[in-house]
Amino acid sequence: MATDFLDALLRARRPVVMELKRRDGAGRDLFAGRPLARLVAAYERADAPCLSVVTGHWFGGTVDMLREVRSLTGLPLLQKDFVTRRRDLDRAVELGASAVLLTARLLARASLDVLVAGAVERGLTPFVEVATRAEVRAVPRAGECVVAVTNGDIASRERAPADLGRSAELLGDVVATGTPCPVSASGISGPADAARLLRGGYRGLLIGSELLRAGDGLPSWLAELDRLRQAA
Ligand SMILES: O=P(O)(O)OC[C@@H](O)[C@@H](O)c1c[nH]c2ccccc12
Repeated sequence: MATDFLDALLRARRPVVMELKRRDGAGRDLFAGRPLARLVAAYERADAPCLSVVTGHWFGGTVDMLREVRSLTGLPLLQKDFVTRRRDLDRAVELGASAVLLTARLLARASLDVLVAGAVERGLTPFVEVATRAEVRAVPRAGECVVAVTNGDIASRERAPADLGRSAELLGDVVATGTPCPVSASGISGPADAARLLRGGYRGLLIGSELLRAGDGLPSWLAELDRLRQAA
């Protein structure tokens, strides 16, 4: 079953999930005093197909942030948190999310099965984050999931440097799962990285820190991505 999150990403001219994350892995503030309303408006003006809201406290998030973003926009929202129980899925629905992060690294195989099925039942897109070939191959019902290769290092709470080579290495296996939407997430540090990943075969990207740091330069950051994608 397709959901609005997956559909929006697949239909997008520029398939970048734009993230709202209060702090990066090193604890540095990313909002720079800007209220959520301003950040959401900037992402909407930039034609974001959907947004990601980090509610996990590691990155300074709260569920109230998601509630507030829901009240500010009609765009499909991904809740980024460490979901481990079915009740977290009910909460995501109550908060108005359309997709939930499921981190393969943190979930036993049986739990991942239960949570993917539970998400689909509730009309949520499972956004399954993977970091190894074994994790990619074990994604259940991948045809109904976004399968997102993370370039970051969850074990170190993203304090270790990102490795974009991982996205390149795992793309073939991700496509082989049958997911309609292979995504590369985390540590994408400029339009050149982003263009390379999309031209290499990813159907979507998830970018947080760099878009937030771009500030008023967001439109030119994205225009440069468009230009590089076309200049094949
Ligand atoms: O800010 P970046 O490097 O563009 O990364 C975004 C995103 O992938 C990252 O926020 C993230 C990856 N896994 C998570 C789990 C929970 C919260 C957040 C995350």
